[in-house]
Amino acid sequence: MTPIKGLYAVTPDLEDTERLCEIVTEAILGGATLVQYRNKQAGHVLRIAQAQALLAICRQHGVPLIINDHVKLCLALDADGVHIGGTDGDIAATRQRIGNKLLGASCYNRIDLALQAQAAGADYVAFGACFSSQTKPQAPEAALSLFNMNPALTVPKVAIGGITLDNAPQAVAAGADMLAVIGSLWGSSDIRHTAQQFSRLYNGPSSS
Ligand SMILES: Cc1ncc(COP(=O)(O)OP(=O)(O)O)c(N)n1
Ligand SMILES: Cc1ncsc1CCOP(=O)(O)O
Ligand SMILES: [Mg+2]
Repeated sequence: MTPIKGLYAVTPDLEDTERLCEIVTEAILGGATLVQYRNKQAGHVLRIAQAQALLAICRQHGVPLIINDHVKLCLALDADGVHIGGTDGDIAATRQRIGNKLLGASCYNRIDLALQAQAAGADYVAFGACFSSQTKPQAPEAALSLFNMNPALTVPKVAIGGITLDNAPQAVAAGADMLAVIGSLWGSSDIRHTAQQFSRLYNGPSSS
């Protein structure tokens, strides 16, 4: 079973598939334990090509690939799971469609949505934006207290939104099991090293 812990590398809106593969490889080599293919700009053809290319890389490194928004694409490629938000579909129906693949659900700043998502079969819930996000400035603000608010919420909890190496320790201390990162990971001049630094918040220093 996949451990839901550590750095969750969520891809940027990049058109260059070769470069996308290079940077995702760097993040994995730095210790990312989960990758999400998220490209809000890509059309159908590019989306399929990029997801397929990333799936090959993720398989090579034994890291699961989650597809954002597109359940059909996940099933067509036999990727490892999907992440859905409030407008992307019903969680229980998605669980039915994907069987035992991984299912993540956005819960914004709402503990009630998280409990419902858990009951409907989500494998993890995501709260965010935990900090101000340049990638998604309109995302609602989510307090870090959400991560430790209700003991009935037992599925892993993912923090997303404006996470940097400076503020990540706060999210981890608050109880986030994973850090989902876009801007501060891919915008870094040394992606592998940055991924290592995020990963060390969970593992401590390692030789990688
Ligand atoms: C891990 C993770 N958490 C939250 C989101 C956001 O999902 P959603 O609200 O559906 O917004 P978009 O990403 O589709 O713009 C996510 N993708 N991943
Ligand atoms: C998809 C998403 N949902 C809430 S914030 C966000 C964007 C996260 O990107 P960044 O790490 O650059 O803030
Ligand atoms: Mg979505």
